[in-house]
Amino acid sequence: MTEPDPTLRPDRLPEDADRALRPQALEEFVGQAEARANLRVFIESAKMRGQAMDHTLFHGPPGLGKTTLAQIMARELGVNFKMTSGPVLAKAGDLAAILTNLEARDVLFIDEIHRLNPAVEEVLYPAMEDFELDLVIGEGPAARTVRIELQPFTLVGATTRLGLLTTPLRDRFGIPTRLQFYTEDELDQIVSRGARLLGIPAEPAGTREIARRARGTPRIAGRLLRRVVDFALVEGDGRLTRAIADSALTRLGVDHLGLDGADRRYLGLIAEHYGGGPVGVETLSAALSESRDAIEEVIEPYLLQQGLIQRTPRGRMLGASAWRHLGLEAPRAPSQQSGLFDG
Ligand SMILES: Nc1ncnc2c1ncn2[C@@H]1O[C@H](COP(=O)(O)OP(=O)(O)OP(=O)(O)O)[C@@H](O)[C@H]1O
Ligand SMILES: [Mg+2]
Repeated sequence: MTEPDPTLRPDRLPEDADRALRPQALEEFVGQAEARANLRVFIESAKMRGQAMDHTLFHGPPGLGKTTLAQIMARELGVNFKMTSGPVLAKAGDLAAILTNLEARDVLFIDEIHRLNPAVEEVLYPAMEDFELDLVIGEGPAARTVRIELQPFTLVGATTRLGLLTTPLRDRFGIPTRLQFYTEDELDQIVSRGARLLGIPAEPAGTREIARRARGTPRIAGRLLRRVVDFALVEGDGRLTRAIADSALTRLGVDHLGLDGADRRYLGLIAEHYGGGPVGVETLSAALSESRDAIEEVIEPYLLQQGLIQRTPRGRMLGASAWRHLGLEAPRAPSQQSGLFDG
């Protein structure tokens, strides 16, 4: 389950662009300044002590660099990187097989760690705490437990839903790290670097336009960059200009705030059918035919961060800027006329 050796594939196809753009070292990783500075210290310290680094949990919305940081950690520590994910580990034995194959100080990355089967999670506790595995062999009265010593290792977990982690699991991570949405400047650096790596000449206003509309997310920035490059090559002169970026993004349905069709449907529904809310997430999920998970993990975090919506105990409500963005008039609710916050 390790990454294929990139040296074996000299012919990088466009689909490999994602991997090509992925930063390989902590130095190359843009943004998340606080998390990066802390990780730098913990990595150095682990290397000085010659011990496995403490277990690390990355949490935050999709596409912000959790997997990338886990890979970088292994590279900086100079150890192997083994990768799996919560839903893939069906039985305790699946995890046991992986754990017993780890070499000293290796990084084991478990993606979507909030989706671990409880029986698998039980195995993880002593493994994380004491580097020991308790395996039950046999069934019925003949069953017995054998204890297996493991090499010390670093578990790196990633989740988009911190709230779904059980407390015992959460407590066993010495380094919980929350990833934040990126600023426009940071995304601009990421897009500029991506254009350089793709060999596309770019004007600063062009990369800036993509950064502004990337929803605070490097993965989206990379995807929009590749689409804009397509338009620049086919319909422009091969240069990434602001005009090409703007027309390409507009044709892709990405508006000037970076919202896409799903975002606008979500906001439009609350505005037009529920008078701006509050409305419960289950209701929205049914009306939009989107899973509740997708709404809470993918759509809402950025809208909340931008102040376009608010989460209240009674449900979601549109913020004033969302009404403006939709080009609609906000209804005058009595509670909003109290004048407390009026300028
Ligand atoms: N700081 C960064 N600088 C440059 N590129 C980045 C950065 N962070 C992420 N990326 C790019 O964004 C893409 C998504 O990153 P990554 O796969 O690490 O996100 P993730 O948080 O693991 O997402 P998910 O929750 O969906 O698994 C990758 O192609 C990566 O190259
Ligand atoms: Mg990931």
